[in-house]
Amino acid sequence: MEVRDVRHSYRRRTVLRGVDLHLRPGVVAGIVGENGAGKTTLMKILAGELRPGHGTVHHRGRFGYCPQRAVLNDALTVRQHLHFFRAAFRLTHVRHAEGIMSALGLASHVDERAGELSGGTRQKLNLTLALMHDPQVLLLDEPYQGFDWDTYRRFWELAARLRDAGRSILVVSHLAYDTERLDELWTLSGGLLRPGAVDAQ
Ligand SMILES: Nc1ncnc2c1ncn2[C@@H]1O[C@H](COP(=O)(O)OP(=O)(O)OP(=O)(O)O)[C@@H](O)[C@H]1O
Repeated sequence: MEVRDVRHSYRRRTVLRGVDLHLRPGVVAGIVGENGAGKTTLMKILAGELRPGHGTVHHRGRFGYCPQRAVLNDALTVRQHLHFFRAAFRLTHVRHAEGIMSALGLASHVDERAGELSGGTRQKLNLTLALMHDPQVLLLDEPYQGFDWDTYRRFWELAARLRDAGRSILVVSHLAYDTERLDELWTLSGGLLRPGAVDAQ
């Protein structure tokens, strides 16, 4: 993924002032920044959900996006979500999704309705849906919100496996812990991306 000189303002409030980013295959990268730094704005632009005021975003191949808030239908079960997204992604089966569900500990909830799931379990489903078409580039906005410790560890093991298989993962968080799990770390501050965890701790 190649991001060049992305700028964005909401009315008179300038949030991004010229963001550049090159995400190589087989890398887990993190972007940290304070509340309101513009992380979600940047993710929405990278995902194509928001058009930037200026700049370009290029990516090749399949693309996955896990937004901060789970976009689920409360009336549908976990299994029904899988089949809905299988059709949307034009997949022939959900075997890959089933593997992710076991890795995250979601498989036992397959017949429960999304509206009855706990917050952390909803987030596991959110992540499974973003991953089930095996994207080459995966954007995750605060992906481990609500995860218990075991799930949090499983999440990072899954991220490492995907990275080793050549996928690129970009994780956005307001916390800079666990930076040793990242191959690259950037801080969004003052509307610009800078290498390292400058003032995010
Ligand atoms: N739709 C919008 N209209 C106007 N201002 C907005 C809009 N969305 C975000 N903002 C403002 O843009 C700035 C950046 O917001 P954004 O949600 O991108 O930050 P963030 O780094 O993701 O924050 P957090 O860590 O709290 O999630 C904030 O000052 C916010 O108030």
